[in-house]
Amino acid sequence: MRVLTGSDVLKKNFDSSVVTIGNFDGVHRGHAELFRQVKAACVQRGLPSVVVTFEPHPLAVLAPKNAPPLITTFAQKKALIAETGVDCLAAIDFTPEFSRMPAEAFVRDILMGCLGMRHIIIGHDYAFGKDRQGNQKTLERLGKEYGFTLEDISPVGEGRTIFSSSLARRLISRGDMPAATGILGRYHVISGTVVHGREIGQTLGFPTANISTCNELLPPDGVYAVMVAVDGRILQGACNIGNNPTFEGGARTIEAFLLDFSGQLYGHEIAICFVQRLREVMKFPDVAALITAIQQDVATTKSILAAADQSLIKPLFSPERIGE
Ligand SMILES: Cc1cc2nc3c(=O)[nH]c(=O)nc-3n(C[C@H](O)[C@H](O)[C@H](O)COP(=O)(O)O)c2cc1C
Ligand SMILES: Nc1ncnc2c1ncn2[C@@H]1O[C@H](COP(=O)(O)OP(=O)(O)O)[C@@H](O)[C@H]1O
Repeated sequence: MRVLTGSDVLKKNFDSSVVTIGNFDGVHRGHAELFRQVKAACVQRGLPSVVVTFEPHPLAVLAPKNAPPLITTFAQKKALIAETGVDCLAAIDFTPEFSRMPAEAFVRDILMGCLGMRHIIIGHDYAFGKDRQGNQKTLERLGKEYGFTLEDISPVGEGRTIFSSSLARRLISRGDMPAATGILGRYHVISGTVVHGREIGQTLGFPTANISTCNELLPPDGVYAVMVAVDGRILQGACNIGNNPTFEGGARTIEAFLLDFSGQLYGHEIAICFVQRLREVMKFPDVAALITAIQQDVATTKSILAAADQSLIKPLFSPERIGE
C-alpha cells in the first residue's frame, strides 16, 4: 500500500481513482466492509483505490476537550488498512487552516485534482469539511458538476448492533472486551516499550513487563487475560492495569506477567491483546493474599485463553517507534 502524508498528498498523485474518506479509528468491521466495497468498485472500473483520512483526528485539533481517546494510533490504523488490500492511504495533515477549507474546494482540488477521484463511496452518515458541508447532498451536486459518481453504503452491523468506533470505544472503556472484539473483528491491542518499574514483581514470583504506550484508549483498571506479541512470538499473559494499591504510592501501570516465559524484556516492543477482563484491582491485606490472587488469575487466564480465537490476535505495534 502506498502511503501519502504531508505535502505529498497535495501533489498530483492519480489521474483517476475510487476514493473513500473517514477517520477510521479502530478500523472495525464496518470499515472493513466499506473497503471491501471500494475494492469491488475498483475491479469493476479498473481503477486504484484511495483511502483518505485525516491526521491528527479533526476533533483533537478543533475541540481537544471533546476528542475521544483513540482506539488505534496512526501506525496501527495504517497497518490495519494495508491488510485490507487497498492501494493507497492518503493522510491529510489536519490543521486549523485546513479545517477552514470549504467542502467544494476540498473535493475539487484535493480529491479530484490530487487524488484523481472518479467515484466516491462513503458510509451512511459521513460528512466532512467546514461545518460538515461535505454531506451526501453536496457530494451529489458536486458530482454532477465535476463529473464523479457517489455511492453511500448502508449501515453495517449484526443483529440490532451497528458497528461504530464510538460503540467500540464505549465497550472498551467499560471493560467489555468480548463485545468490543465483536465490533473490531479482533482483540483490542495496546503496544509499547517495556520499561522499568519498582521491581516488586519478581519478588512475588510474578515478574511483569510494564509498558509505556502511545495508545490512548486503555481498558479500565482491572486484571485481564491477554495474548502478548513478543519478539515474533505470541504468549499467554495475565495483565494488570492499575496503581497496585497493595503497595503504597504506586503510579498507574500497564503490566503483563507472561506465562511460560523467562528472560529480559526491557526496551523491547510488545503488543498486548485483550481477550477478557477477570476482576477489579484490589487492595490486599498482605503480600501473601496478593500472591494467592495472582495464582488464581493465572489459572483462570489459562482456561480462558485455551478457548481464545487465534485468528482475532492482531499484534499491532506503533511502528514509528521501531522504524517501520
Ligand atoms: C495478574 C496480576 C494481578 C494483579 N492484581 C493486583 C491487585 O489486585 N492489587 C494490587 O495491588 N496489585 C496487583 N497486581 C500488581 C502487583 O502488585 C504488581 O505486579 C507489583 O506491584 C509489581 O510491580 P513492578 O512491575 O513495579 O515490580 C497484579 C499483578 C498481576 C500480574
Ligand atoms: N514471565 C515474565 N513476564 C514478564 N516479564 C518477565 C518475565 N520473566 C522475566 N521478565 C522480565 O522481568 C521484568 C519485570 O520484573 P519486575 O520485578 O516486575 O520489574 P519491574 O518493576 O521493572 O517491571 C520484565 O520487564 C522482564 O524484562
